[in-house]
Amino acid sequence: MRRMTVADIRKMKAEKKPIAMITAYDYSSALIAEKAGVPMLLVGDSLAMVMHGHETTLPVSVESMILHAQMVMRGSKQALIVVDMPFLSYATEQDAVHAARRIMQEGGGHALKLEGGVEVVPMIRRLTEMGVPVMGHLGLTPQSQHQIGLRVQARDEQAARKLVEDALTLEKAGAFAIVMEVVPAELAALIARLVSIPIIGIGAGAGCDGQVQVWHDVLGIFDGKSPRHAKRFAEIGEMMTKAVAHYVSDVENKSFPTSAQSATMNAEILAEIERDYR
Ligand SMILES: Nc1nc(=O)c2c([nH]1)NC[C@@H]1CN(c3ccc(C(=O)N[C@@H](CCC(=O)O)C(=O)O)cc3)CN21
Ligand SMILES: CC(C)C(=O)C(=O)O
Ligand SMILES: [Mg+2]
Repeated sequence: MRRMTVADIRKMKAEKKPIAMITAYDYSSALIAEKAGVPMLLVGDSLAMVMHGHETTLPVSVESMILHAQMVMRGSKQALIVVDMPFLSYATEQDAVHAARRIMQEGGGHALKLEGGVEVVPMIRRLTEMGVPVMGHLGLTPQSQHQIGLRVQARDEQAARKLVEDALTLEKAGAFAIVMEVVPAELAALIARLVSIPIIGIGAGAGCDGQVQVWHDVLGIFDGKSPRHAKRFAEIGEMMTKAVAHYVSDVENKSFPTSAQSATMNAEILAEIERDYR
């Protein structure tokens, strides 16, 4: 099967086919996502948190996004790979072009995602004009978390109207799709009806054209509680802990390794060597 394109993703909305997107940060998870048939992967800046152990997404560098994009690209043949632009890497048009050049040329992603509404229109327009497919990201934009918090966005009339306007403006600026994060389901559904580009929701209800989730949330790999918008489709973290603990106890009680994991040699040669050291 050939590689998915932005046109294929847009066609899925036209044909009312729900779009399943998930984050991927490395080679082996990209391989799994491919086997599972994911059409669109996100190398999300959430990797700052779930892969690098930071408290927020803000510390991630262009360099890190390139490195993880490279890993995902090596494991992927079919999916469209979208890469998040780091916090402040698209503050001006010039910054955006510079960061985009590095992420696309060195990292090899197919499209970029950046957070914000009307404020980021000049950057979206410029990148789109230069041939870069751009995905928007509205609602709970974690790169602004120190201003807006990590809570439901666009609940009051003024904020809801701004969200609708932002979505229409991003579509006009050339965005090929928009991530809609943690906003009321009814509002996300309305926006999905008002724009012709796919609205990919996370905590934004079933009326979106697709969904995106963080890899670790879907697989149940982390400490403590998952965000409200996440559903654990498995408890892989628990399985991993059990497997590693089993390994530790088998080493400690000498039940691993066995002959199955070991090589052998001619006993006479070994005896001769041992004799030389006596
Ligand atoms: N593991 C993980 N999953 C994510 O979805 C995710 C990340 N990390 N890191 C980057 C951003 C940050 N996101 C987040 C993080 C936390 C909440 C959160 O704490 N939400 C509240 C509910 C919000 C509300 O209903 O007001 C919660 O209790 O889960 C939301 C989005 C989404 N992204
Ligand atoms: C949660 C998704 C949409 C994201 O931006 C990320 O993983 O960084
Ligand atoms: Mg992100």
